[in-house]
Amino acid sequence: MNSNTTVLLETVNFAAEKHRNQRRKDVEGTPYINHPIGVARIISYEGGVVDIEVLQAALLHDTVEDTDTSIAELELIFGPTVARIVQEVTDDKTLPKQERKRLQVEHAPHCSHQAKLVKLADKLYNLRDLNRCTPTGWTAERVQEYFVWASMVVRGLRGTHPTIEEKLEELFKQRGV
Ligand SMILES: Nc1nc2c(ncn2[C@@H]2O[C@H](COP(=O)(O)OP(=O)(O)O)[C@@H](OP(=O)(O)OP(=O)(O)O)[C@H]2O)c(=O)[nH]1
Ligand SMILES: [Mn+2]
Repeated sequence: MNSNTTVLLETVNFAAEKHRNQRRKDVEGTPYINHPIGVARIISYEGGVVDIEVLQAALLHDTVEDTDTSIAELELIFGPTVARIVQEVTDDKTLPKQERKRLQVEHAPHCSHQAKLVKLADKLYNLRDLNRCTPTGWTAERVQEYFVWASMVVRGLRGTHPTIEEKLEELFKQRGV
C-alpha cells in the first residue's frame, strides 16, 4: 500500500464532506469540491509538484474560510505543515471585502513557497473558471476587476513556479491586463 495514496484520499474525503452542501456560483451549481480538487490537480498534473503536503493543503485550502473547519482541527488530523499552509492562504472573513482583497496583495510576497504554489493554482483555476462562465450576478466589469486584482496578487508570487506563472500571464495578456 502506498501511504501517500491513502493520505491523499483521506484528505480529499475530508474536504468533500466539509464542502458537501456548497456549490460554485455558476448557473449549473457545480459542486464546490470541484474547485479544490482542480487546484490540487493544477499543482500536481500541470505543475509536476510532488510535495504531498502542498497537494493536501490545496485540497483543504478553502475549508477554513468557507466551512466550520478550524486550523486546530486540520493540525490535529493532517499535521502542522498542512495546517500552516492552509492558514497562510485563508482570508480573515471578519474584515470587510476590500480590506481582505488589499491584504492578499500585501501578504502574497511574504508567504512560504508552499503557500505561494497553492495561491498561484487557486488564481489560475478561478480565472479559467471566469473564462468558462460568468458567476451568477457578476457583470463583465466585475469579472475584469477580478482579473486586475488577481494580477496584482500574482505579481507578488513571482519566481515560484515558471510554467504555472506563464499560464497566468497568458490569461492576463488575453484580457489586456
Ligand atoms: N471564478 C469563479 N469563482 C467562484 C465560483 N464560485 C465560487 N467562486 C469563488 O469566488 C471567489 C471569488 O469571488 P469574490 O467575489 O472575489 O470573493 P468572495 O467569494 O470572497 O466574495 C473565489 O474564492 P477563493 O477560491 O477563496 O479565491 P480568492 O478569489 O479569494 O483568491 C472563488 O473560488 C465560480 O463559479 N467561478
Ligand atoms: Mn479557492
